[in-house]
Amino acid sequence: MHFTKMQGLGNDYIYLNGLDGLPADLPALARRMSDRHFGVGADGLICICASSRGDFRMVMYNADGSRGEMCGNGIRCLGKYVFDHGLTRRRALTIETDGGLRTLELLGNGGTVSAVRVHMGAPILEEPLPLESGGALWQVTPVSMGNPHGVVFVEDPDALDLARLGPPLERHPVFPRGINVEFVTCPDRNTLRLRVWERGSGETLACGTGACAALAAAVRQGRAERQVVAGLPGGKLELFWPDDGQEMVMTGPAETVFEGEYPV
Ligand SMILES: N[C@@H](CCC[C@H](N)C(=O)O)C(=O)O
Repeated sequence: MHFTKMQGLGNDYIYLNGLDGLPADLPALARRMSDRHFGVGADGLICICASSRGDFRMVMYNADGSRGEMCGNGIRCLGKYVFDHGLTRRRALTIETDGGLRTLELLGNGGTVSAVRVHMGAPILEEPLPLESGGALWQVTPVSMGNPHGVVFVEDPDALDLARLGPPLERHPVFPRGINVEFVTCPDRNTLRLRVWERGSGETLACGTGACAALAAAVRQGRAERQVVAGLPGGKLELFWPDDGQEMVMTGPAETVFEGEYPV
């Protein structure tokens, strides 16, 4: 089976062209291929499938084989994949995800795609909840970006032990579907800095939907302006939320790492 390994800010996924069919048991395949010691190594698996509602459909699996409804870094790479593999010649695309339809603008010169702007849908925010977890009390703001997030503002995300704090918040009983957890600081009104503990994949170098969720919560709580640069361990994303109820716009890089063959 042919696959392509891609990454956006170091959030890396294995891409399969599902237009002509896919292997059976994709959750098990996602677990096997994502393993960084015994497999290819990735934060998960993304299949490009046919869609009756958009140009393509994104079906994504986390590294543990669970499904994610949406993936911001993953959808940018999907845009580059379909262009680079000649599946489309258009630079404006609509992608069906389990979190809804998303529109993409593929940016770059001539025949290349170096960055992708994604219209990420409108965030749905709830009031912050005080939650006890890992021996501390956290103010968690639930935000849906098509997939579930919990945003926590902290003084210094780099000072935290995410491997200890992330899992109990990810699976807190208040969130039966689990959450991706963002630990965020706002050094100034146009900058966010965050680390993300992802549902089903653990700490990743970046999370596009997580950065959007962080901006939504920061704006709602008066901590940041609507246009920011979000700094994650893997690099930077440009984010713009024009107004409440409107779509969040995210711009960032998309890169191919390598192509390969995997036995199935
Ligand atoms: N890395 C992603 C989000 C991936 C999905 C997530 N782990 C989930 O279960 O919802 C991004 O860039 O948004």
